Amino acid sequence: MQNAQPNASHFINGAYVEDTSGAPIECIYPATGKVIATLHEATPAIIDQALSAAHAGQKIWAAMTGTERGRILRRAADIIRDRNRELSILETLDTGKPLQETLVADATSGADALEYFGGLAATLTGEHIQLGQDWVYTIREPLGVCVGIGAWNYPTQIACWKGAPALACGNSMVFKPSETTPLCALKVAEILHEAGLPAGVYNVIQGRGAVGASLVTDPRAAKVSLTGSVPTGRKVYAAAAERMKHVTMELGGKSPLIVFEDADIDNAVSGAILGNFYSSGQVCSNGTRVFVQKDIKAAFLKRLKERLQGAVMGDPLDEATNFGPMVSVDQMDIVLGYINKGTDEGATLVAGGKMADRDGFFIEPTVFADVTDDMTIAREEIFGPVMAVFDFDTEEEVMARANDTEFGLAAGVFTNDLTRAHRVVAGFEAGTCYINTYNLAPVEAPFGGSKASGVGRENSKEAINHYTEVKTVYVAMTPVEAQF
Ligand SMILES: NC(=O)c1ccc[n+]([C@@H]2O[C@H](COP(=O)([O-])OP(=O)(O)OC[C@H]3O[C@@H](n4cnc5c(N)ncnc54)[C@H](O)[C@@H]3O)[C@@H](O)[C@H]2O)c1
Ligand SMILES: C[N+](C)(C)CC=O
Repeated sequence: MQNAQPNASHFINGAYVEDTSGAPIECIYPATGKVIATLHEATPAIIDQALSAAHAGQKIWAAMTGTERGRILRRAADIIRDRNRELSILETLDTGKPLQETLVADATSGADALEYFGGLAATLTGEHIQLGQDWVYTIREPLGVCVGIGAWNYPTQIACWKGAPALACGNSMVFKPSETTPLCALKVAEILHEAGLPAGVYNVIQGRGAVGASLVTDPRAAKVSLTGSVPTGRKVYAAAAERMKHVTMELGGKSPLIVFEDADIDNAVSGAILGNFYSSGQVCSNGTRVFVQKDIKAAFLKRLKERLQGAVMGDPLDEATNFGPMVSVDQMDIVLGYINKGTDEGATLVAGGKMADRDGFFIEPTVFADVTDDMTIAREEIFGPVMAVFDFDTEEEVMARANDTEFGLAAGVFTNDLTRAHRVVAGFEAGTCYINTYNLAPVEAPFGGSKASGVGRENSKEAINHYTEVKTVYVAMTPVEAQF
């Protein structure tokens, strides 16, 4: 059993900080159920220390030029890439995701964000607006101290996707990882400081929801960026709104993936597998409602069942494994509960449907067919390896059904009809859409949800708007003409 005990629970003001007076947080390796590290929740004193450090650090950081800031972020990206294997192993221990995945999807995605926003840092400018002889200029200012709160499924990526744009714009950050996967963000903080980040600019503290809530309500925090579930998002958004704080909300989904009869079936099956079983289904944007046009439903299901034989469940640290466990026993129980509901409510179990006969929190890749729109598995986010397959007749019908959800994170379509592809995408009520692929999230493209799935966007130049505020300066060239 690998021990993953970090140097300490928190990283504050440029150094690891331990304080064992907070409640313990046990880090459990999902593939075995064994404790691999024990950390401690931040006490009020630790929370205060982190916010004070961030408040002081931000002033120093914002006074540096964009070029200087960008250089440090890009250096951190290089260190992450150099240490990719070590960081990927840690991500695997923290989450249970197969090393085959984490080697290409986690630390590398974090490095992409640091490199991309490091590159943008020197380019951030205001505007000049000529008004006759007078003129206006705008200054793009940082917000101040930003709070980042993470979900458990992509701990390294989330720590970087929030930290990189925030820091590029001259903000500081206090990041609270999920209590379920607390390890990886500490490494991000350590590497940022190794790259030359001034003390206090990126801090990590541990804790459950109450620690997150204390950060959100603290007057020193100007913004909160949350990745989490819709219920948590509602609470955090309300607390931030009470104090008029900026927010980014990256929340859950129940995304549709539509396969038309003219699609390449093999490619569509690949999209459905990628969009349902990567990270064992623990991906926010998964296309968990797969609508297949009636004439090709049998062929689609046949091919899907054949392809499921390729799932290799096993030790996530073995690079041959491509399907890992649920992150925790709680998540496993939630997912098994949904599978039981699917069966009880009359869906047809096509594949999987039970725990694997091995240690850890493994559930077989599961497919339901004959799912109807009113079933629980059709309406609620499951966040596990459970695909629901529906059939449909017409485009008009499937569009209405695809959009009939409170969520709006992502949506996808597989078709070889170019006009239809763009028409369908135009009709989707979702923030991130895919044509003939699924679930790609490069840093250059905005990512985020509409409706209950979120507010704001991460990645791309869009993120800059969510980590800066514009100050308008009117410059008069002639005397003031007062009314009396
Ligand atoms: N849209 C995205 O980019 C994205 C990405 C990954 C995960 N997710 C979503 O995250 C969810 C799974 O993650 P989870 O179970 O960790 O979510 P969660 O909502 O239970 O917790 C998310 C984070 O919020 C914290 N938290 C809980 N209550 C809080 C409160 N009152 N105030 C402040 N912080 C609080 C938790 O400690 C945790 O760090 C799924 O719904 C998934 O779709 C969304
Ligand atoms: C943002 N993404 C899709 C990479 C991971 C979400 O859970």
